[in-house]
Amino acid sequence: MIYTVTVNPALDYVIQLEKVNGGEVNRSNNCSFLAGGKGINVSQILNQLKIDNTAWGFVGGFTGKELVQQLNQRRIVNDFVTISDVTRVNVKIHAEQETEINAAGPKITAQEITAFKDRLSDLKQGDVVVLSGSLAPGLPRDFYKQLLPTIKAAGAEFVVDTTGAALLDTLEYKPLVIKPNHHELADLFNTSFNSDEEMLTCAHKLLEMGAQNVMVSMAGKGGYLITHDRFYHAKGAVGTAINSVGAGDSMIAGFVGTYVQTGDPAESFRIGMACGAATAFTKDIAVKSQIDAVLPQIKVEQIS
Ligand SMILES: Nc1ncnc2c1ncn2[C@@H]1O[C@H](COP(=O)(O)OP(=O)(O)OP(=O)(O)O)[C@@H](O)[C@H]1O
Ligand SMILES: O=P(O)(O)OC[C@@]1(O)O[C@H](CO)[C@@H](O)[C@@H]1O
Repeated sequence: MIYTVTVNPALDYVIQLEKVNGGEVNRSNNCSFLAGGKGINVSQILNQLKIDNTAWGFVGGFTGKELVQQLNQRRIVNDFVTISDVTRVNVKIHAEQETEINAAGPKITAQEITAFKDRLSDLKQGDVVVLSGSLAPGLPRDFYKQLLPTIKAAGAEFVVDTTGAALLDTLEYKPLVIKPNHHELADLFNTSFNSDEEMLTCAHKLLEMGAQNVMVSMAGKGGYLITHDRFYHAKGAVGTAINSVGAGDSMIAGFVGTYVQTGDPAESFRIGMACGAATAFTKDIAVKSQIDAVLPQIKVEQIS
């Protein structure tokens, strides 16, 4: 079983309009509330790929109710801890550019944290826990790291999709895969890249620090997969980017979902790339037919 963890989910309020004029009243007749948060997006793709998964995390208030209702409508199995504060709304403006305003999120109490940690007793050998996204206020900075001894003791694997020190802190526990985009990778090493070689040197360092596999995503420019003995590249699919929100989450879902079925990192990377592109080419998180449509375009090349 794959468990996705979204400790700070959101209703994504997606607003489409041609242009935003700063300092003026702008109007849109194309707005929607979509269940969001990185782990929830991973669950949405896993469901499309028909891979069993359960969404864990914290939800509360009227927004939390709407979020759970949307997940239930989409038949996404979920078992959230209900909190007394209110799940956040993140604003995603799609105009000439994509602009995102992500709220800090609700306050989580010590009692709610304990209730969440109790969920981990369900874990069994072979399960995978996908830990994704920002930490809600009240959670300790090393919250993900705190969960890892229990996850590993159960014989489960984990994937972590976060940035900076919170990501680096988890590497000693050997995540199955991590997926920084090329900007996040540069930030991790406080540098900037003048070539793909420089980027790959940093990706290798993450393997040495403990990651089992590293994917580096570069939006429309494709991505790399670096494993301990192989190195792969795939060009980006060609299409019209409509909404990149959730493309990275979709890539992780495609990788993890395929990996649990095949154990093949290159094939998992191929499906991950297709899921990412399919989501970038649609307004919401991609559905199966959209993933299938993109898949023939993704060619994974083994470099070494
Ligand atoms: N414009 C695009 N055209 C084709 N594929 C894309 C595009 N944008 C994203 N993708 C696909 O999705 C993957 C992940 O995208 P990206 O590198 O933007 O990740 P990210 O920065 O984590 O995304 P986000 O935070 O927006 O979810 C890419 O490797 C690629 O396969
Ligand atoms: O604030 P975080 O947790 O870093 O990111 C949250 C978020 O931007 O991530 C998803 C896209 O990846 C969205 O559905 C959601 O609004």
